[in-house]
Amino acid sequence: MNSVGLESTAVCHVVAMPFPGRGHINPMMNFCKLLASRKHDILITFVVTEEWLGYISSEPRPESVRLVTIPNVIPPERLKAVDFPGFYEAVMTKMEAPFEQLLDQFEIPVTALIGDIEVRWAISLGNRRNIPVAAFWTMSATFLSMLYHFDLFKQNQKSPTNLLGQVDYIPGISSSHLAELQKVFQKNDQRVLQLALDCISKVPQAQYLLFTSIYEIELQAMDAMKDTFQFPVYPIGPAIPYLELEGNLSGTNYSHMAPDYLQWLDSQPKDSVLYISLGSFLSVSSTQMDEIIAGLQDSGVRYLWVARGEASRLKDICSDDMGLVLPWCDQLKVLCHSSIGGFWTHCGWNSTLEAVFAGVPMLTFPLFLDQEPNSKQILEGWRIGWKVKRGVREENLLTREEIAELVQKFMDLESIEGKEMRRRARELGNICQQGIAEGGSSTTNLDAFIRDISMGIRH
Ligand SMILES: O=c1ccn([C@@H]2O[C@H](COP(=O)(O)OP(=O)(O)O[C@H]3O[C@H](CO)[C@@H](O)[C@H](O)[C@H]3O)[C@@H](O)[C@H]2O)c(=O)[nH]1
Repeated sequence: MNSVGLESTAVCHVVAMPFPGRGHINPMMNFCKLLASRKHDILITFVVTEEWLGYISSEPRPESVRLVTIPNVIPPERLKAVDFPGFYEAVMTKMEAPFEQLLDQFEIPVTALIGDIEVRWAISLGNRRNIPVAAFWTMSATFLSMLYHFDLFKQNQKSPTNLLGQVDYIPGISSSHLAELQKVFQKNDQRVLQLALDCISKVPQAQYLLFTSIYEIELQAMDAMKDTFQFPVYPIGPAIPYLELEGNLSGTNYSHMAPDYLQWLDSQPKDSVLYISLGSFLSVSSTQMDEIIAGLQDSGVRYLWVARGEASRLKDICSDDMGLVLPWCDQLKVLCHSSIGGFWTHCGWNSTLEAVFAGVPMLTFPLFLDQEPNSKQILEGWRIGWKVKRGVREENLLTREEIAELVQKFMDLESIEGKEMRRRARELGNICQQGIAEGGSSTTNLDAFIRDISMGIRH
């Protein structure tokens, strides 16, 4: 059935409005695919800018998920890292009007709107038009809980954002999370943080809350969020493309030739390759990248590095057959490959969930916003990683010697510490598998969400 045919018969019409960024579009699309796999009479309208249509239109998706665009009213992706606060602000102010015009054109009434929490206007727009809104959070429940409680406290104290420096206790935030939050506020742009808090302050007006995470891996934060909100909270994760690993998304053809890098991985020993990816839009300096590649080569450790725009330059530098440098890869397939033994990551939440799912330990290298708390969760909460400590010289540059020593130790499969870390990582991976199995927490939550929106249950 094509999407036009579906439109005339579908009883449930969900409109998804992601924040325009890889780390947001991917989990929302993965969630939509999960919805489509559990409910066949559903139409999902996934709204992106024209620019993003160009990036994702060729990616496989079920027929019940249709892509619809609004004009490019925000700065292009290539300028995002140059002025992220400006980009963030444009999302908050420029996208609502064209999105609302689009809503007016849909023939089938909208059953529910799935709005990324960082699209500030989505919840109020749904309320204004009497459409139930499921607020969609693409980061950890822990980070939402930290920001939400801080925002609540700030509103009540009517104090400026730098309040954090003046208090040592905020109800609902543990002392270690308060210290984390302090770091987040010190290291990030205040305009962005203020807007993020503004977005979070709207959450109580939503009708549902969806987490891309799994209940069991963030028990305390999930329970805190369930106690906080008056409406249902559904952890449905990991919202990563695991359906595609099995190639079992009905109505879609996933038969691709295995790319060269997967074939290369096939020929490497088990657990021997370090996978490196430092984020989809913010990254490290070219000088740091040069040190990393030199350190990798000195270490003798096998590696697969996704370096985006820097890939061809780095490829020219590395002369051995111990590694590959690529602009992009199918990350989950790579992480789930048996020859991958570690992941050097910037700790974006999607990458973190993918590594957890794959049972792969992480070398953490946080750069931005939630990544520092995610790193802490990996190191201290789950104990499945080590931190890449910044160097003390030249703007925290990490030298090739430091890198070589670290990756050698991290990829040593025989050390007692390494064995324990790998065992815990595999255990966490098993917890994810249980969550997505029939009767598991995520599957049960997904079905409950579908039932609630289909029956128009509002809380
Ligand atoms: O070669 C690659 C590299 C990445 N990815 C995918 O790209 C996404 C990257 O997402 P994430 O790991 O979350 O990184 P960012 O894109 O940097 O994520 C932004 O959004 C996240 C979720 O809101 C936040 O946790 C991060 O801090 C923020 O930088 C994931 O789905 C990856 O699988 C690929 O498919 N291939």
